[in-house]
Amino acid sequence: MGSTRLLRDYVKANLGMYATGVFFIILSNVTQSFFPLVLGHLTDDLQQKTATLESIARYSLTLLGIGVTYGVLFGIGQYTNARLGRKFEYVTRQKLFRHFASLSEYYFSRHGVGRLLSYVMNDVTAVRESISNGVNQTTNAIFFILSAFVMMSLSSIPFSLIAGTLLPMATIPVIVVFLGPRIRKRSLEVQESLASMTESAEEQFGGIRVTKTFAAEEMASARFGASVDRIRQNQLALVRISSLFQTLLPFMGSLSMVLAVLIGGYMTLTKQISLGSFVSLTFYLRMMMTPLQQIGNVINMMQRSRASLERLNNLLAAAPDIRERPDAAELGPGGTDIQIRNLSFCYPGSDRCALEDINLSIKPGRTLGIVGRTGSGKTTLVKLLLRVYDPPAHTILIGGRDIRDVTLSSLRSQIAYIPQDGFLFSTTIRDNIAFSNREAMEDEMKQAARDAQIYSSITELPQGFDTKLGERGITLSGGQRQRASLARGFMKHAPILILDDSVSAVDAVTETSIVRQIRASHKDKTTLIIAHRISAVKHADEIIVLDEGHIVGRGTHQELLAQKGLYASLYSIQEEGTRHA
Ligand SMILES: Nc1ncnc2c1ncn2[C@@H]1O[C@H](COP(=O)(O)OP(=O)(O)OP(=O)(O)O)[C@@H](O)[C@H]1O
Repeated sequence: MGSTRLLRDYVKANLGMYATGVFFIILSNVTQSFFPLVLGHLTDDLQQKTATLESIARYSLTLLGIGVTYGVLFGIGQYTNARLGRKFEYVTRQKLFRHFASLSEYYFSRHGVGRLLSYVMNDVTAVRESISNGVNQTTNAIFFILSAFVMMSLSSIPFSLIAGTLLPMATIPVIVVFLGPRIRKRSLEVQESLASMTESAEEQFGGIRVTKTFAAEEMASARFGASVDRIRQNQLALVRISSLFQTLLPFMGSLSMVLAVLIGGYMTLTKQISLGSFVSLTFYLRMMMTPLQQIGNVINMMQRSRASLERLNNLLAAAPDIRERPDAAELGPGGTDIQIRNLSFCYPGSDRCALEDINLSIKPGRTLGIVGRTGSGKTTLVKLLLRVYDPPAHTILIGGRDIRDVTLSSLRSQIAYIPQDGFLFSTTIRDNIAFSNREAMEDEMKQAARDAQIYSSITELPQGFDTKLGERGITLSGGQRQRASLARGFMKHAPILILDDSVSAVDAVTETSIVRQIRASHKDKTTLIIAHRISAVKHADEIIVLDEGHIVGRGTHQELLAQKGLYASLYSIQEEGTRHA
């Protein structure tokens, strides 16, 4: 994808508004270019003593008129372009967010979240600056210089004098071509180091509890300091080259001025041009200095934003790993039996398979328990069911359909997945529980909270269900978080319910009540319960035991105990632990 694609599409979509902004800025410049001309005429009148009080007043009013008209026209143009810039920021951030939402977990595990955040913040802002300020200043500078050039040519200033004095300025494109790519390269380095810093900050803040409990603040701040230092070095490198660039352009302008004074002064003395022409010429050159400075800034800014634009375009070009087939069908709420056939799966880049040759059949309304040591592949199995990662073709079927042939939304709407970490959003408990259905009735939400055994804990809080959680609210305990996330899962009323070690942080008594509740109120649902504690699965219709990606045992609780395999030994260790507790 070309580095300008995002911008090109945006400009195309807003061409009318762009043209309006640019048009007003051009008009303002044409207006302003009359200023030195009027001043030149006044000088000539004064020198030839033809000026009267009345004509001086007229000249003053004309200059005032030029000033006011310029201000109004430029203001409108600047405002229009600034609006376009802000709109770009808004549209692009939304676009990025939608794109992020379509990317897989694998993508996020490869790119740090902090880094992606930096793209959304720093890079979008860098491009926005070039859209509003960049367009304003470029149009302003180019058109002022052009108008001034045309006005000078139309005036009585000899063309050879104009051409001679403008010669140093003609080197500007050469300087731009030479230094521009270097500025862009260094800008890219700055943006990269900013992204690393955001990533590091995100990680440090996320892990602040670990840092504090290990009294490792020194080490953490040294690590963070290193990423800040990298930014400083990269920024200094950028500042050096940008400063050189920004000084070279006005310097060329000053050289033009020196030539104008030398040659123009001589021609005025020898009466080849009038004093008015000399004043106009020097005034025009003086007025070109600011646009020249602006061009320097703008090109700097443009190079920086091109680097950002490149990163944004690359980001938007990243294709989601999990894609729907063009002819993907809807998975209906009907048949929810799950068939897993000869399923083997290795994570991308991993040489060891997380699952090997898994065969399973779960009939609708039945409960499957999955136990196994840590790292045995339990969560992987669920991730494949949800297509967080794509399983090989024809290995997982729901309701007789290969899950790769159905739309992602219809698949995921059939499954209520309750992960172990019990992640809650920084909003009210109500919004967290009613996440899948904000319109849900109060009673329905309260029932979900009761089923998850969290109701009384919530009502004891001063603001009950309206209690805010997260950074600016209260923090629930690990077990409370798990139960709130369980209530959120119940609220989905999906025909397949998956608990991924979702009650590991609650005490044994609460766990038993939750499991009993699930058996009673989810009788008609297909349920998968992953657990380390055998007490959470022992009532399941079937239990499978995973070990190093293989099913090493299956049957009911009693059957597995009789097999005296891994399950029986896990059970006896846990029973032993309970007795000693
Ligand atoms: N995103 C990933 N990329 C590469 N390997 C992974 C990834 N996620 C898990 N694994 C590996 O796959 C194997 C199975 O992991 P999985 O999370 O399924 O285990 P688990 O049985 O759920 O463990 P636990 O009980 O600790 O949650 C492990 O060896 C793990 O290191």
